[in-house]
Amino acid sequence: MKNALSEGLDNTDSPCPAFCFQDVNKLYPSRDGLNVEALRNINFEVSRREFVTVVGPSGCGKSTLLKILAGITDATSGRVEINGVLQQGPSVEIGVVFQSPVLLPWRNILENVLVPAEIQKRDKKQSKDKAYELLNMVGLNGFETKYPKELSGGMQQRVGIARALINDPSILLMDEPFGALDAMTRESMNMELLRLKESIGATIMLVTHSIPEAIFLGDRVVVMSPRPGCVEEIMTIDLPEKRELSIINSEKFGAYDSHIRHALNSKVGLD
Ligand SMILES: Nc1ncnc2c1ncn2[C@@H]1O[C@H](COP(=O)(O)OP(=O)(O)OP(=O)(O)O)[C@@H](O)[C@H]1O
Repeated sequence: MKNALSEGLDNTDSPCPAFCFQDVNKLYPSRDGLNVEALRNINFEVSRREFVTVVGPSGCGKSTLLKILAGITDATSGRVEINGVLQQGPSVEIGVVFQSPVLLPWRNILENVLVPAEIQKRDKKQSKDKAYELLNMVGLNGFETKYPKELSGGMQQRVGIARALINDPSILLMDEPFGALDAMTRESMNMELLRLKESIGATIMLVTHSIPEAIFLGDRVVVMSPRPGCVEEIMTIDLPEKRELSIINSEKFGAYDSHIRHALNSKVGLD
């Protein structure tokens, strides 16, 4: 269903995927000549409005993958397309949420959310209305004039999500967004994120260390091998679209969990 927030994002009729990686490799050069091969031969595509999660061992290149897509770092070789167009740097099509929201302490919550709109020189009144709407959507109605230090970690992360959405990106990238939160807050943030996804209609790629989180949120889970990170497997999660937390206790969820754990452990030699 379309609403004010999904206006402009709804390009589901377009035949091209939201984004795709084609033969992407990433080598970090090093002064001592020992280059780090972070990613090798990455090939996959993600459909519009899909929610894809990425899991893999520490250092396998998950953040690098996300940074390449966001245009924060370049691939050494290969091609990345966003909405059918060659990616050549940061794009307003993409909003990014990092593990730490890094809010500006001297700006109130509303002003923090507005930062990317100011950078893009968007219409002030429209952006402000949008910021109120987004803050309402992430459950921070009434906190607009508070300052970051007055908010809990979970609330600050919600501000980070609202800020990432202020310019109407069609793609939302999230790098361990809830990794620093306690288990209960993390669960409620997962539920909120699924609700939010319905309202904004964006394509989402989320990197996580948590296998249950990856399964709970994802339409598909990209499982990566240890460095150099390759796509080991892409698993379609056939669970009801409307997910409740209780689904975690289902047999099917458990089967997905053990399958991914097995795939990861066999690669790092724990099996
Ligand atoms: N700017 C950089 N310069 C050199 N090496 C880097 C740089 N950024 C990342 N690396 C290396 O590239 C590899 C992949 O790093 P990346 O952060 O993408 O992995 P990750 O899977 O996200 O790790 P984690 O799960 O621990 O956050 C690691 O070996 C890391 O040390």
